[in-house]
Amino acid sequence: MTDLLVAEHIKKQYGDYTALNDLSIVVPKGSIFGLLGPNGAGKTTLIRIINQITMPDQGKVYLDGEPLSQKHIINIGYMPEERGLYKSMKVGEQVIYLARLKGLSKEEAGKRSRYWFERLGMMDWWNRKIQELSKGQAQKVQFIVTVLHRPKLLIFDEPFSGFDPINASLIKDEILQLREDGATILFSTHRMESVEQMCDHIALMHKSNKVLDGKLVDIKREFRTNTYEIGIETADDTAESRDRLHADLMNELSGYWEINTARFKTINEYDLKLKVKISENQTPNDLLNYLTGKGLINHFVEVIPTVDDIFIQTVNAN
Ligand SMILES: Nc1ncnc2c1ncn2[C@@H]1O[C@H](COP(=O)(O)OP(=O)(O)OP(=O)(O)O)[C@@H](O)[C@H]1O
Repeated sequence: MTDLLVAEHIKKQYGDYTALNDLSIVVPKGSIFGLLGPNGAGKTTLIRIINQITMPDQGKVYLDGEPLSQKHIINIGYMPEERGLYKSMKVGEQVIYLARLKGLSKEEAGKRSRYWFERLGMMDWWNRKIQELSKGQAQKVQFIVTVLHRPKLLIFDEPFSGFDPINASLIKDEILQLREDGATILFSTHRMESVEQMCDHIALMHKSNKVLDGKLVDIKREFRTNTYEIGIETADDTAESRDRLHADLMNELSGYWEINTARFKTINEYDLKLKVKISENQTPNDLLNYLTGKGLINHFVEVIPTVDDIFIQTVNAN
């Protein structure tokens, strides 16, 4: 069995409103799967169904090949968007208490809690109450509660919201490490840079439907446009020679390759900056060969679509 979580044809109505419409996802073992979509797309609804907080009206969920049931709750660590900790209970006591509910012995729960508190620099908070912590601090406690019993599936709803950049990066690294250690991770987020850095697979939801799904590298390849960003220095670094070269290139290349004068940054003030979309039967080497005779090339990079671009393009098209 290579897939840990399979959700098939999930449908969920709230009254007349269809929150999920025949939605299916497959999360491979040991992967990080990003659930993306505009506000109200249905991400949290799906996550709640996987956590058996809400029941689907139609469809099935399987964990490790078995139909999802109450016995699997112990195998899933869930960090909800609205964090649920007891406000007046002491932090350390609470983490141990919640770990014991997940089946750990008192000794093991204490050992693992101290390990995580030390690892995340939180030992000073052990005897404080949740209500005395900031939002981000409480969120770190919630993170520990989610991972402590080492469930095979970890689900984070917006794990980075509320964290400063240092803590967001710390949690990102911890999630990557959890994958290294064998966990499978499903998370929803609006932070596209974290998707770029972390996800093996993504599903993009929009208006209760899945509109895009697959391995991130395959999706990026599918959205590539054969466009290259180019910077050329002219021999005598002046505005005149740059303009002359620009006119030359426009004359020689337009109608042949698609050219834009671009706005990215390069090193020199007088660099000529271009974005060139190469026609289908040609290669970047053809373009490079042509440009070599024109000036000193100091920048030549393929324009790879970002997850942000892919998100906006796909949502606007649906
Ligand atoms: N308990 C409920 N009763 C009625 N409608 C609901 C309920 N829960 C969610 N919805 C509706 O279902 C839709 C999907 O909500 P959901 O919370 O799954 O979106 P989301 O993709 O997680 O959005 P966000 O990015 O804003 O968190 C929304 O239109 C919401 O109003």
